[in-house]
Amino acid sequence: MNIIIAGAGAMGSRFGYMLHKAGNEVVLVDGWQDHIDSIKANGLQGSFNGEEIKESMTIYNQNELGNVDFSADLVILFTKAMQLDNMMNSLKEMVGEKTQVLCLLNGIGHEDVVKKYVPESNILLGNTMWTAGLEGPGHVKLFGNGSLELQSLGNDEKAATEVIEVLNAADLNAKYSHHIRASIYKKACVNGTMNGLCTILDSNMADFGETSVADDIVETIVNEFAAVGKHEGVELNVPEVLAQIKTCYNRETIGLHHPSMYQDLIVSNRLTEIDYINGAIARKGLAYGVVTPYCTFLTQLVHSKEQILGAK
Ligand SMILES: NC(=O)C1=CN([C@@H]2O[C@H](COP(=O)(O)OP(=O)(O)OC[C@H]3O[C@@H](n4cnc5c(N)ncnc54)[C@H](OP(=O)(O)O)[C@@H]3O)[C@@H](O)[C@H]2O)C=CC1
Ligand SMILES: CC(C)(CO)C(=O)C(=O)O
Repeated sequence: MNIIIAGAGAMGSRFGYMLHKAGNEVVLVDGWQDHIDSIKANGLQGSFNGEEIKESMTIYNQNELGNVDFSADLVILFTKAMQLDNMMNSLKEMVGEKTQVLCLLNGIGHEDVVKKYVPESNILLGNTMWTAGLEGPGHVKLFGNGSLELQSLGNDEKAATEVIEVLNAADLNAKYSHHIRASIYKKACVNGTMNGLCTILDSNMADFGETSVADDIVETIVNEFAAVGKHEGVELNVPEVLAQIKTCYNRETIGLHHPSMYQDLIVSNRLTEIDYINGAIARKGLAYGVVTPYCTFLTQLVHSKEQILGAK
């Protein structure tokens, strides 16, 4: 399959690398010139489950797509939330009538941005439990296992199944979901707890999970997501969500991972996606008359930390 990975940071590089190794034609697209130059010069470097990798891969700056002749069957979106609109705009010429566009960003409501550029029949909305880290331009650190779920917004299960088969041939553990918005909310609860808390507390997920107050804080935040979700027709099974969050504490799997928000703010001094996670719940809570003190406070703390660190 011809695949564009739009947003070739940590996660985009993981998906791009695995799909490329499985024999697909993969084109990476990004806006970070040092990263692009490094991959062009030396290939994608780093480690994959402990083994060193150095893989020659095609990558373009999103500003140079005008000269690129590539007919994509699938575009996988892996920008940060605040970069999505700009990336969709850059991709306009690359998305044809038959191109499926799979959105896997963390956070709530990205389909509203994608719909501005792509008809619903071509949109696959998903979410993933895979993880990835960037250690510098062109250098990734990939370890552990993950999975992903997706749903066709246009109910095109045939197109979705073809994409799932390609993802699974690359060991990406994909499956179809008939309730993707509930899954997205569920994943947003994982990010709405792990990401902001580990960022503010300067901790990995396992260390936070072993603190005496972890359960109390996590349950309070998840209850706020559940109360807001009800107003959007999303019924969250709170005990199930709490159990999923606890899987993040496992040191053998992803417990030692610092969530992507930590990587953004603490490692790279970049602005975070908090407004699309806890911030989205705080905003929606205000609109629906649901009180969300923990989400509001965590959003404020993360913004405060961004300002203290002068994040860009
Ligand atoms: N990392 C993870 O483990 C997981 C992440 N996700 C989600 O996937 C999406 C993509 O996340 P992720 O892959 O982590 O994003 P990254 O931060 O690794 O990359 C996203 C983009 O940010 C820019 N960028 C990243 N680092 C730098 C830097 N040091 N200097 C300048 N620019 C930089 C690049 O684009 P540009 O130059 O155009 O700004 C890049 O394409 C997000 O929605 C995230 O929440 C979901 C599951 C797990
Ligand atoms: C690893 C995980 C699940 C933590 O919330 C994640 O999605 C992230 O790092 O953004």
